[in-house]
Amino acid sequence: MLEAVRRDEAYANLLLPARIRRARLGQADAALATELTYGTLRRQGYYDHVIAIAADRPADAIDPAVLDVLRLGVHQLLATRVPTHAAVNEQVDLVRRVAPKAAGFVNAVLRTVSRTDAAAWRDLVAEGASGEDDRLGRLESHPAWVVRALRSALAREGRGDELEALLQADNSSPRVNLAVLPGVGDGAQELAAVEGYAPDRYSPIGATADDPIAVVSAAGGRIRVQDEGSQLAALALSRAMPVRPGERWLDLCSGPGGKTAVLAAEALAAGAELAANEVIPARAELVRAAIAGVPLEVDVRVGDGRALDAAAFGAPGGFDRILLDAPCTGLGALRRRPEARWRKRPEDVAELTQLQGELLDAAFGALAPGGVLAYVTCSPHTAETHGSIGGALARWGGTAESLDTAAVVQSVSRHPLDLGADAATVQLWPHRHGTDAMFIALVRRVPED
Ligand SMILES: C[S@@+](CC[C@H](N)C(=O)[O-])C[C@H]1O[C@@H](n2cnc3c(N)ncnc32)[C@H](O)[C@@H]1O
Repeated sequence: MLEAVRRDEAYANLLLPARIRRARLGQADAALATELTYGTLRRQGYYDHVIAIAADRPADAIDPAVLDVLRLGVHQLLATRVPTHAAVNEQVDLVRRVAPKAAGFVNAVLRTVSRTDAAAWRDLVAEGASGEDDRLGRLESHPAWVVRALRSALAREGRGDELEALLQADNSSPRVNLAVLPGVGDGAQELAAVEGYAPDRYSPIGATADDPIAVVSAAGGRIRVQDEGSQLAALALSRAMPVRPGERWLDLCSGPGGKTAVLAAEALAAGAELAANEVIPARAELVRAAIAGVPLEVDVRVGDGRALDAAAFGAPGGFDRILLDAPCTGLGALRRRPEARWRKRPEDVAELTQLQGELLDAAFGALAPGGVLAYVTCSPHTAETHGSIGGALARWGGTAESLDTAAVVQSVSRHPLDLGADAATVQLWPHRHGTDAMFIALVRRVPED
């Protein structure tokens, strides 16, 4: 599993469930396999420092297949209750299969690790740090550039002191959260009767239950797995202002369709029309599947959003509401994708902000006068959030006005959200709200005189 993630760039959250099914693991073994894989991948930056000290050589000087085994062993020794002898012996057996000559080395390194307890290892790893960001990056296992980006996003709200809590939140798996599509069948009633049912704190359509997967499979598309922040982002657009019947809505970058499903349910209830666009055909198929539970005709098309032609969607006068849930670094959803933090590169940010700017211009150009755009990212990186929307607002000049996004999101939410002071945008946080770090900005196209 670790090898597939490293060598083939596989996604653990997609590959692992398939491997678990193939190996026919029972519930307890599946949970253990998931914990070992996710924990090892998330914490690999920290474990590499431990390994470097114990092996007295940098981790990147160790054969990658051997390093995978060492990381798995260190995770078992420092973060699980697996007995020392079992953790060491298992890894020695494992390395015999991939690099037999390294068995003695793995045995020696893991025995060295096991002789010092977890708290003392943290002190040893912190000792070598070059400053506070490096210290936090080492201990909470985040690349230094990501730590800096998160620190500056929090500092923008005057909340830089929350950085450690945020990094720690990235290291724990979120609970599976459900969205009950509003007005579609009696999903809400069905769910209320389910064991362990608890409504979400913020999203009015969100909930958790003891066995969420069983709930989803029995719900015929009316109840879906979705983060609470994503629900709030979609509802911020659909509930930004009262809907006039016949309004035309577009989800511009819609794959795999989580927010399209919420918008479809909202459009159905309010008498609006919805279209969806996605550049990758396979992801457009996922959008079609995601909205299957909503009895609304949605025009799902494959195309590059930068070349958006509203007339081709049958909306020559433009759309009344557009969701641009933009392709982004995903730094706000690190807790879901354990390997993601090690794959992203700082260079990705420049490429993505260029794309976000072009998509923003296309979306704004396709708005009807008075129409509303929701710009959303699952990244709190300020270049992708304030940078992208701020740049776009400067280009659009007097033709655009920011809406009070904070007031809209607060009005949608079940409970008041603790938000930053900038009313034009909303930044949600895993450590503060228990959601992915979604960013939302609502902008209106000023009607012409
Ligand atoms: C953040 S995801 C959208 C998630 C979706 N809203 C949901 O809730 O399930 C961004 C999507 O934009 C798509 N995308 C990337 N570049 C695009 C482009 N130039 N035009 C249209 N879609 C694009 C990606 O393939 C991806 O599916």
